[in-house]
Amino acid sequence: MALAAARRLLLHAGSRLGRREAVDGARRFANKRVLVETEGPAGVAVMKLRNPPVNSLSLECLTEFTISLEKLENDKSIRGVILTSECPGIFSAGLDLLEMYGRNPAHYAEYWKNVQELWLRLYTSNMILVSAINGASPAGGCLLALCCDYRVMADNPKYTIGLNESLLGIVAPFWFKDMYVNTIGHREAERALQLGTLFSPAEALKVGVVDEVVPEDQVHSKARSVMTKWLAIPDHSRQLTKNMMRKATADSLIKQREADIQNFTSFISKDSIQKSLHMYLEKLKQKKG
Ligand SMILES: CCCCCCCC/C=C\C/C=C/C(=O)SCCNC(=O)CCNC(=O)[C@H](O)C(C)(C)COP(=O)(O)OP(=O)(O)OC[C@H]1O[C@@H](n2cnc3c(N)ncnc32)[C@H](O)[C@@H]1OP(=O)(O)O
Repeated sequence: MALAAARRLLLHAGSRLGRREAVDGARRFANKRVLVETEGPAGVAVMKLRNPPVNSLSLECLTEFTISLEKLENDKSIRGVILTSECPGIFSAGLDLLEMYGRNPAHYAEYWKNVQELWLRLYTSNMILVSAINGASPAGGCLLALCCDYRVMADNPKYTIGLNESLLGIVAPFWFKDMYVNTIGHREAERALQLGTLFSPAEALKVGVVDEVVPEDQVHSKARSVMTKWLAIPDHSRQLTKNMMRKATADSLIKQREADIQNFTSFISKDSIQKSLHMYLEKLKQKKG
């Protein structure tokens, strides 16, 4: 409830928690975890996730992300968004495991509702979305990229991307799966989902998880040049086409949002699933020491 109130304040009272400033004709607004810079005449915004250390999608981060997108969507001068990260070497570590571990069912339900909301807003956005994937992008990180219309990834073998949920002992929700199938086809998705494959940039390109792989220092310039190409298409025809391609996938979640929240909550609350998450978190810790 508190988050919903914060969201309303941010959105309608004109960024009390956020900042808006003019820099050389460009505009920027920032929440704590999302920075948005817009370039006047081009109608393009660059949205940078900055939730260190790994841009995990905590409830706060999801909320700020959704609010920022909503603001851009409502700004008729903005036609395209480049989605990227300010955390070195990490695009996004995906959903925040600490939101799904050791909490109560009401928290899980609230968290999942916000995950759904961000996904629906991103996936059905009328704007052109290009991701500049400048780091690791597992699970929910990959999901963010898959929502985009075009994906450019940095050519660094340390960075991997994919829906790796099965490695955590959890299952990718059906709408993650649907988007994967839409992007890489049924057979590749079936294999990658079962194995929890994290693809190197070269593999991701081969299978179609990303559209282009470029040297790391060219990710942003390439994303911009891709955006320029997409901006040349009339908005109305591109938007109608995008809607035609994505509507069925989005509708299948919209029709069963509440049931999906219940499924998630009961699944994630299971002792066996909590145990798997505990083990995975321990593994992440041990990797350090
Ligand atoms: C029957 C059907 C019912 C349907 C039910 C559906 C259920 C499905 C539920 C959910 C879907 C889940 C989606 C997800 O996105 S789950 C998250 C998956 N993410 C990962 O697996 C990534 C894990 N992280 C990493 O691999 C690495 O951290 C890295 C490659 C991103 C970065 O590596 P590095 O730079 O070496 O950093 P560290 O590993 O040292 O991490 C730093 C710090 O951050 C913590 N951390 C990492 N990832 C996460 C995360 N996703 N959430 C929260 N915290 C994270 C890590 O533990 C370290 O913490 P510290 O030790 O306290 O410093």
